[in-house]
Amino acid sequence: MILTIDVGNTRIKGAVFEEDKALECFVFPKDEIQKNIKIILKKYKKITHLVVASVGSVEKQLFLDFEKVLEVWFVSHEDSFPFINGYATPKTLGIDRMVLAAGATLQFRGQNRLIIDAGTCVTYDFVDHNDVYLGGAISPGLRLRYEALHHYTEKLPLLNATDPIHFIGKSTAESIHSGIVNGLAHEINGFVDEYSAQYSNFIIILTGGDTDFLAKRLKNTIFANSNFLLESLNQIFQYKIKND
Ligand SMILES: Nc1ncnc2c1ncn2[C@@H]1O[C@H](COP(=O)(O)OP(=O)(O)O)[C@@H](O)[C@H]1O
Ligand SMILES: CC(C)(COP(=O)(O)O)[C@@H](O)C(=O)NCCC(=O)O
Ligand SMILES: [K+]
Repeated sequence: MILTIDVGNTRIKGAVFEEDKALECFVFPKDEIQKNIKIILKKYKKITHLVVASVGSVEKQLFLDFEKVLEVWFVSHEDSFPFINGYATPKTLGIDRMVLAAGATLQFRGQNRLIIDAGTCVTYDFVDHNDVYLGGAISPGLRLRYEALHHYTEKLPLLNATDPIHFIGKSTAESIHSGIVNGLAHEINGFVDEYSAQYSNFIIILTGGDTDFLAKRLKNTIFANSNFLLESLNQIFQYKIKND
């Protein structure tokens, strides 16, 4: 049994896995990580490993303190991954993107795969049917777009993401919602169209904190799974155990 933890730029998420089964998922408040991990370890006494992927700004030591009671594995660029990395700057590729690519490679064998992670940033990652990671794209995430409009203007309020009522925004709030929500949906659909022009077949996985909000706006068939990164951490852990 393992506890996987995903440290993103907005939230820290975790899940307990027993083999392929997720037993429980969590979101950790940033200032109470150790306290929360202790509660989880008390509840799930069979946990032997802590598996962490971090692109956020949490001190490593917070996790390393648990080395007294279990094994702690930070997934890093030095680990072996089940794909061939075609990125020109592999050392600067986000470890979260590598884990997503690994999960897609292991879970969808022999297919072209596009993984879209709608978190702080929206990341696009493509792994082809030969298991070559080709790269993708990074753009501002949904919340970041709302915050950027507010932060860098004098007059725009900070709003919460809301489904636009009208395509043609009839007020400041409606205009912002239409611009951001319709804009992001068009972006994602546009990216998918571009990939479709090059690849006749590929599967699409949508994940991240905005999965459910965005899924209904996408015109293509997708696997919407907000826990895909945590599941991928479990998969890459099993891959490591088999290959070590
Ligand atoms: N409780 C929440 N707190 C912050 N963001 C949330 C929350 N629920 C949903 N979101 C959405 O999730 C996105 C962040 O997704 P997440 O996957 O947690 O990011 P990251 O992995 O980069 O930390 C934001 O764009 C926001 O709209
Ligand atoms: C692009 C990211 C900031 C996304 O982070 P997230 O939205 O998951 O918090 C992260 O994957 C990262 O720091 N990447 C490094 C640059 C790269 O992947 O090329
Ligand atoms: K992301």
